[in-house]
Amino acid sequence: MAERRAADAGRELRRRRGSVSVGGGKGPSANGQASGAKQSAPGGGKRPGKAPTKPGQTGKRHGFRAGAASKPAPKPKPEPRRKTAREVALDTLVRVMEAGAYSNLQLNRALQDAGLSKADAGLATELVYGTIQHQRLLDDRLNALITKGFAKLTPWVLALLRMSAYQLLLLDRIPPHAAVNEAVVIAKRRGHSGISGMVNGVLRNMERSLDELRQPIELADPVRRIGIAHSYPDWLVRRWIDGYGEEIAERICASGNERPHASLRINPLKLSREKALELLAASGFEAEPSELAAEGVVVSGGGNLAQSDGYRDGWWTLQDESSMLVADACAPEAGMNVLDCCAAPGGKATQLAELMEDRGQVVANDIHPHKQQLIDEHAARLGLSSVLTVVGDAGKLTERFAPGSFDLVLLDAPCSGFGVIRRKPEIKWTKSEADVAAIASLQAELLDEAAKLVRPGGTLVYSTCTIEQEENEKQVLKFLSRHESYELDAEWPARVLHPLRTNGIIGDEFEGMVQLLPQHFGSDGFFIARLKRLAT
Ligand SMILES: C[S@@+](CC[C@H](N)C(=O)[O-])C[C@H]1O[C@@H](n2cnc3c(N)ncnc32)[C@H](O)[C@@H]1O
Repeated sequence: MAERRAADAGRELRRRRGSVSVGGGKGPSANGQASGAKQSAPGGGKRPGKAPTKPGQTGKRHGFRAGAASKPAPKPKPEPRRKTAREVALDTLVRVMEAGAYSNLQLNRALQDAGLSKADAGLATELVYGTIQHQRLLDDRLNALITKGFAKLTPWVLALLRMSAYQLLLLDRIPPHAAVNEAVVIAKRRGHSGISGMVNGVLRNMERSLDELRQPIELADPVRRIGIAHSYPDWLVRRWIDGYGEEIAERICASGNERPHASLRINPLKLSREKALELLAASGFEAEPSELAAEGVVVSGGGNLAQSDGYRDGWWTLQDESSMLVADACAPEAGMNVLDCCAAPGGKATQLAELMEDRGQVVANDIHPHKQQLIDEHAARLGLSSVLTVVGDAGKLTERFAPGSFDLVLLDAPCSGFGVIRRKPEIKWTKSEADVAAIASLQAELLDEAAKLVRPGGTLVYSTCTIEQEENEKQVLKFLSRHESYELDAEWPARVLHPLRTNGIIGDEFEGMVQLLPQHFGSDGFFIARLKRLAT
């Protein structure tokens, strides 16, 4: 629909450009005939708009008599106008809103196509993430100013108003008049004068009331207060208050709107973390050892890590610190037979192989055939030969592998993803409570199947990148109630437990499962449970 409207707007623009030339002496019909040329004008074949103004002008001036050789070279087509940072951001927001595209993938694609400068790419990124992250607050503030109401706005107008309100209310570095002017320029380019007038009116009113509109949200109901102030749907805030209490729930919400930091997992088979830190510093990155993960490095500044030599040569992998903790908690040993049930794109499967010194076997399964290649590519890049990729439904893996045939099984399950809300803020608006229930039920099935594949005395590790208790602690407790042959295993490697203890995330009474929240280390929210299959 957005494309159709854009096309309509384009046609409208072309029509208006055509009518500008009417004023220059060509009538509307002349405009049409110039390209058609077959229609004869009434009264003898002359085209009224094309009549030469001076005798003898026809032909000579246009080179009609001189033949093809002297034809002037056709004018080069003008380069299409490059999109501005705000237009790239706006188009991305509309795609995310309308087509359900993932913001990170859609934005990367749009940035590659647009060829913006580094500063403009930074602005587009800020506008896309900020607008989606703060959508509820922005809508709350805009609502009072839009007399017609939200329902009547076309998607691009709504996205433009939200994006501009984000700049006015929450970004210090953009002068308010610049944010308003830029929005009006875009509205004029894309819509009729009524739309640009409305955009101008709403945003000028907002600009005049900024002091009042920036006041903190004060509501007695904590669900609505947190929901509007940090922009989360009520149902999610309510679940987190029920599960974690109001104070922690609010911290989860606030930290979900922060910018994620980049981190790398160093491949210990290629180089030490110390050496990697030196190399990264020499390449202009600011790099610090991760406090949480033994092979982790937190990186800022510098260029695109995915295009660094070290990435190409398999020295490191882009991965979040909390995610690295999963393979660490698995504590695999060289020579083991390991199964990763849901492995694509291969972050944890390749980490397991690295920790096993590439000895033994890591069977990396995923349900999607097209993702198999991603795992293969990662393994090849990292120089690993112990990773064997297979395609299949993790709920039916006993059809392929004998029960009890693995020393270690990892189920890094599909989940609601609320631990990575910083990277995919749109999931706040697209996921529902019913989705959480549906995914929890799938996880239970996958857990039951995975449990059959672990040998007696072996280990089952269950992890998710969410903070939903129904998918995490409650899921594991229900699993234990169904499987008497399993118990929680608190024997985690000291290098994993140490940072969790010293940062107060687990206490002395650690039982074998941990919930990392996004505010803990500034890394993603993750859940990890280590379970042991009893020997008999
Ligand atoms: C959380 S991601 C796994 C991330 C991966 N472990 C890593 O570290 O790179 C979950 C994966 O489960 C896969 N998946 C979803 N349903 C599945 C099923 N029934 N069987 C196997 N894989 C499934 C998805 O394709 C997705 O790649």
